[in-house]
Amino acid sequence: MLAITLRSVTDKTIHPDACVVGVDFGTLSGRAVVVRVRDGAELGTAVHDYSHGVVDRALPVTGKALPPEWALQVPADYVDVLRTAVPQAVEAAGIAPEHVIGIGTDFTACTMVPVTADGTPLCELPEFADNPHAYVKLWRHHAAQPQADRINDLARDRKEPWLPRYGGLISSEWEFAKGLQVLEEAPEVYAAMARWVEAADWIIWQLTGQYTRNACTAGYKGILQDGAYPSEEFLAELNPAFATFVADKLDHPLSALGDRAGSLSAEAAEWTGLPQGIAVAVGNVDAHVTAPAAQAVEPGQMVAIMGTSTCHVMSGEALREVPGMCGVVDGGIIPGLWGYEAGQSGVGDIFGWFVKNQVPPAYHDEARERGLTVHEVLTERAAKQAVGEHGLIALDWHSGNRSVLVDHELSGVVLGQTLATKAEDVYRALLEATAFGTRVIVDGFTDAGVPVTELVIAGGLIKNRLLMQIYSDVTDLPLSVIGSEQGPALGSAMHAAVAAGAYEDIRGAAAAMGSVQRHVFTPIPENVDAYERLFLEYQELHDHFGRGGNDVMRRLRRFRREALEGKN
Ligand SMILES: Nc1ncnc2c1ncn2[C@@H]1O[C@H](COP(=O)(O)OP(=O)(O)O)[C@@H](O)[C@H]1O
Ligand SMILES: O=C(CO)[C@@H](O)[C@@H](O)COP(=O)(O)O
Repeated sequence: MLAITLRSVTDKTIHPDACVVGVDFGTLSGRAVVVRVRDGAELGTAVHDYSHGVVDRALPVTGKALPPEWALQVPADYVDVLRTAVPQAVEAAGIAPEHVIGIGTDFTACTMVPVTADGTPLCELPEFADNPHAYVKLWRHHAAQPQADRINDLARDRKEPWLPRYGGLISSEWEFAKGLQVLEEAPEVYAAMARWVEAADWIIWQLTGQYTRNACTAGYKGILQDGAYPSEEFLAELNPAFATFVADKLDHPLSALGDRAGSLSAEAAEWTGLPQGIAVAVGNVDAHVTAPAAQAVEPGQMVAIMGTSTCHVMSGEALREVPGMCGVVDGGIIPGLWGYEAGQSGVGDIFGWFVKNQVPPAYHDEARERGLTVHEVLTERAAKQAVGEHGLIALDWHSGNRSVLVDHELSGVVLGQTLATKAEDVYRALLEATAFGTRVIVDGFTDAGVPVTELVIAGGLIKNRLLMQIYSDVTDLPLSVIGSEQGPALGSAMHAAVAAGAYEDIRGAAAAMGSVQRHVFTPIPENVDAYERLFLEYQELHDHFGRGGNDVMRRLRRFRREALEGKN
């Protein structure tokens, strides 16, 4: 049925072997996948680790130490993904490059690049190479929290109509807080920056040679609602020099998701080995592209993309104001529906931190001897426990909280430790804490009139079956699982197919190219009951530390900053 609707860009019936390339730019690496247009078969894939990774300690060129909460990236690393992972994926697929009819990408967000008028990142100019503000501010750069606090206080005072669209709080991860930080801490960089560009759009600029601004990031991270950004008066009250931020650095016509941003340039064709002139899809976000890849395009189907962080995305027919959500954007995921987003800033990152910093050598030795990862060793031991056996409860805020408290000065807690507490006990408590964090989000949506009827899991953490079972038990929902291990890259490839004209819209591409396995994990009734008790304790702690019962976490951050400043 779908083969009949497949069309090539030149309006000839498409070749049965036609392929598209999807590229997922993650936090640590970029992954390319070659996908057959007619059925979504993934024919080849390749990953390229960013050589600079996350720059959060010192600037690579100077070795200059970075303050706490900073997280930067080097944009040349993204281009390296195009040069290496894309041709390698095509080679692994064993296809002729001429069969590729389009390329689509997704990126972490809100990851921001300060650029000159022609798109050159400021950090690539010799005069700015030693200025941290000239680099890419990664989504999890949390040093703009003071600016975010001011934005929130002022927006609340002025009763700005856009604030409820973001659950009542704007995140320090987003375009305005980060932009204001640049202005206030590095006015010379702010003055030199012709545009403040989402990396999701910067990469499309590299592929096509022209700048486009995607509707998804503009709506969620750029505070664009009902066609308007925050007003000049609002911005001037924050800082008079910020009044024209929108007009000077941000504003640009919007491009809809799945549209064609342009054609692959000669230069990008040379990098990637793909044919010049093929369709390049409008930039998109890792979480949002994953929904159609998991065929979750209908209201009530929440997709949790679980990796270093978790994003929760879901479409809805009606506009509702959900307290603490990241945002709701018209057509933010699927055209014609309201796209809701929520998330947890740290998930796999918290487990990774624990493995790296808190696990005794014996566990590492065992992992090495048995050819397992330390995660697997800890999970195996933790899986033998009954719910509550470890006697612990934890808060999952090691990277702050972005729903429902939206505060990156919050931090982690593990309560109940004794001299008998083992590494696997804490590991399990951390897995559970992230599940409780998701439960708070799911309950928040349901209570606000946007019921979650199905939870679909995507992302790297699916591989941890204990974690999946805990999520099912804690939320008391069956878990469906995306069919692909490359959800975001597949979703990007699907948008490329739409941009190339192979499918009329993303729903058609989702039906033909996406896949999901329904109800792979179902709640175990006795665990559901046992977790209910623990969840009440989690909520107590959550509100105590997160809703003003005790501001000790914020004070500790301040003491830390002061101590570090005193040392320098
Ligand atoms: N078996 C495991 N169980 C739980 N977490 C794991 C396991 N293996 C790796 N991780 C964590 O998963 C994260 C990587 O997830 P992945 O989806 O691959 O990355 P990304 O979010 O960057 O796309 C890391 O933070 C790592 O600590
Ligand atoms: O915030 C968003 C999307 O809005 C994500 O890009 C961000 O959490 C990064 O996701 P990853 O955990 O790197 O997959």
